[in-house]
Amino acid sequence: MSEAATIDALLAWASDELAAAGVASARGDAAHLIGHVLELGRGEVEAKAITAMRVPADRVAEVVTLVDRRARREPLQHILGVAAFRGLTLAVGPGVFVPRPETEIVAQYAIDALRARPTVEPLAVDLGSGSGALALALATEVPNARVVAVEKTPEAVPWTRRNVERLGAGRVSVVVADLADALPELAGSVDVVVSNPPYVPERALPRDPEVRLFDPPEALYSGTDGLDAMRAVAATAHRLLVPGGTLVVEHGEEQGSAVRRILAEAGLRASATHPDLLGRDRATTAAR
Ligand SMILES: C[S@@+](CC[C@H](N)C(=O)[O-])C[C@H]1O[C@@H](n2cnc3c(N)ncnc32)[C@H](O)[C@@H]1O
Repeated sequence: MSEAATIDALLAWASDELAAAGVASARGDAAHLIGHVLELGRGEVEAKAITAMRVPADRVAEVVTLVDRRARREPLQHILGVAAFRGLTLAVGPGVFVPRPETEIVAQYAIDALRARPTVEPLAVDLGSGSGALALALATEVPNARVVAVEKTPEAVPWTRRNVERLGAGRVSVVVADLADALPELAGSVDVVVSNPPYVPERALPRDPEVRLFDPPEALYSGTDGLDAMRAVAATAHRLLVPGGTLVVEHGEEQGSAVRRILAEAGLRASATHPDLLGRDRATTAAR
């Protein structure tokens, strides 16, 4: 595809290219990429596909470049430069984990726990904050809360800062630290700790190239059983939480019972694993 073309021809070509490259959401991604170049929403592209609106050759060339990148399985969010998370539009790119839809439910458990705290200005901590997705969901959806976003990986920290500066409304602070020994000054004073730590076993390579090749290894892998970071999260949560405070963690769907054991061994109580909308065990809560 190298000359001016109608949107529907471009959409058909791009969808075929992405489908041939094994992209599951080929047509939707094609519409997003065309919309990105033409400054149209995905829905508008699909609506205009039934018209014969022509795209000039230079714009077609831009679309071709983006489709080539996506066909090499670069994540759509890296190409667009943004990822949606609950109501937020977060800046993402190389070096930071792309926030996932399943983490939106983890955020909901943390939001509910934070709203239920009987304090005027409850305090939450997000361990391993990455793009700041969880920290910013808490700060924007619980407007009386203060939130600390902890991140250690040097390539991820600029993304945390960038999103917090834009969207944190002055109520989120970023602390560069290892989650294992972060925030000694807050011991016993945190209402909610939330974490989506790395939880993939070191030898289990993710199937999707987008994850295997583009998500930072620090965001994925954690020891032989995948739960080294979870053990550190449990110990830190026990140290930071006020009595009655809540820990919310995301984990792999086979890890619920192992995670509950880790939380109990760290001294947390009443741990419970919650299935997501597809019935998969992806979130566990516990109390201090
Ligand atoms: C799975 S990602 C989650 C990012 C974000 N919270 C989300 O839900 O989209 C895990 C994050 O933890 C960070 N991380 C890994 N080990 C850490 C450690 N020891 N201390 C602090 N952050 C860590 C990684 O750099 C990565 O940003």
